[in-house]
Amino acid sequence: MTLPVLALTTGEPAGIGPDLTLMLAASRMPLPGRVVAVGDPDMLAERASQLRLAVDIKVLNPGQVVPDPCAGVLPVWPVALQAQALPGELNPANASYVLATLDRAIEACRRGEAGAMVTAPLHKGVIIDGGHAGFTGHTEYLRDACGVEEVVMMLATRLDTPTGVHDLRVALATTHLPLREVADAITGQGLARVLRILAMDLERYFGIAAPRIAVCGLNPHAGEGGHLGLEELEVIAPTLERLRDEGMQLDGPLPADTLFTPRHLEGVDAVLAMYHDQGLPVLKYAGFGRAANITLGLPIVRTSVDHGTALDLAGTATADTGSLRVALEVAAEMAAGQEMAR
Ligand SMILES: NC(=O)C1=CN([C@@H]2O[C@H](COP(=O)(O)OP(=O)(O)OC[C@H]3O[C@@H](n4cnc5c(N)ncnc54)[C@H](O)[C@@H]3O)[C@@H](O)[C@H]2O)C=CC1
Ligand SMILES: NCC(=O)COP(=O)(O)O
Repeated sequence: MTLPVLALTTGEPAGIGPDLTLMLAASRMPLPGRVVAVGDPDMLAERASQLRLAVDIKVLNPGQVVPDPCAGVLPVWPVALQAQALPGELNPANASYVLATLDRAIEACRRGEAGAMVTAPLHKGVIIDGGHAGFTGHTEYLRDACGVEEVVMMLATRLDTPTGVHDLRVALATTHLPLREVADAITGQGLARVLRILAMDLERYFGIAAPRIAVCGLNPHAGEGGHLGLEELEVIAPTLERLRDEGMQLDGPLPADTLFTPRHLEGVDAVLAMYHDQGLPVLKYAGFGRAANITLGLPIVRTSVDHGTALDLAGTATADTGSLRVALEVAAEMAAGQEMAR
């Protein structure tokens, strides 16, 4: 069996993305795919020397086969930096470079040159400062680049608990927007699209037929019967009712504060949180460094790390590679699921 090609975009060059990529390449622990980094080869060589890592940077020519993983060797699809990159020092001049690495990986996945793309973290603010107004993250960029109307951000981690191993998956009804705008962004149509994508891709990639999804309310105590907000009564509950009639297994809307307790999570395949900081702090508390961020609803496979650019750690070789490993493993699993479905 050949291992899938995993295109690993190295992310913000001032952050820990290049470091983590090099640390994995230097490691003797096996990788789940034929990893090819997408980034500037000279920057990667310079960072390897700053980190004192012996990594041979192998630039691949167009059409050249991505080799099987080999400790100490990093195959690279080259994309040239716009300006020198110093660890910890953001430079808006490199914003277009970061986006060009994404474009290269997206194209590779769409052409079948790669089975999946895995993204090291980028810095949203510096991309905007670099002239890309309206940029809010990989998730939305991939949605637009792939020409789909809706995608779903889901973070997943495997938890070792006294009652056994459990997968905690948290998907989001809204992603990167100011909290002030969240309530208006939750519409019946949008919610239905998100839930359909979530159910479809849990089956497509993870073999979970008819998943049970627990849906959070938006307001405290899921609106307290309308006394603490009306979104549950007017938007969320009627949408869930409609989808239940179609056969979906949906619990809720449930108060988010108690939904994330072991008893309520029993038998639940995924939780849908209404907004970023309702769901992600819980997941990160339980599994930071061991979780992957997965974009559902795309025609290609994309996973990412559970953390950001950690500018404070760039160039120090102290960043934890755990989440990048999980992101690569999940990407390989999803690429295999996609291949089987063909
Ligand atoms: N997938 C992506 O591209 C993501 C990008 N970001 C972006 O990253 C930038 C910085 O975001 P922050 O909120 O500061 O979060 P952050 O995750 O970069 O840092 C938060 C804290 O976690 C630590 N940390 C992060 N990754 C670590 C690792 N691998 N090992 C050890 N410690 C680690 C950092 O040192 C810091 O103390 C923002 O622009 C944000 O949008 C954030 C999350 C995901
Ligand atoms: N908190 C997750 C995050 O910000 C990552 O976003 P994206 O860049 O993967 O869209």
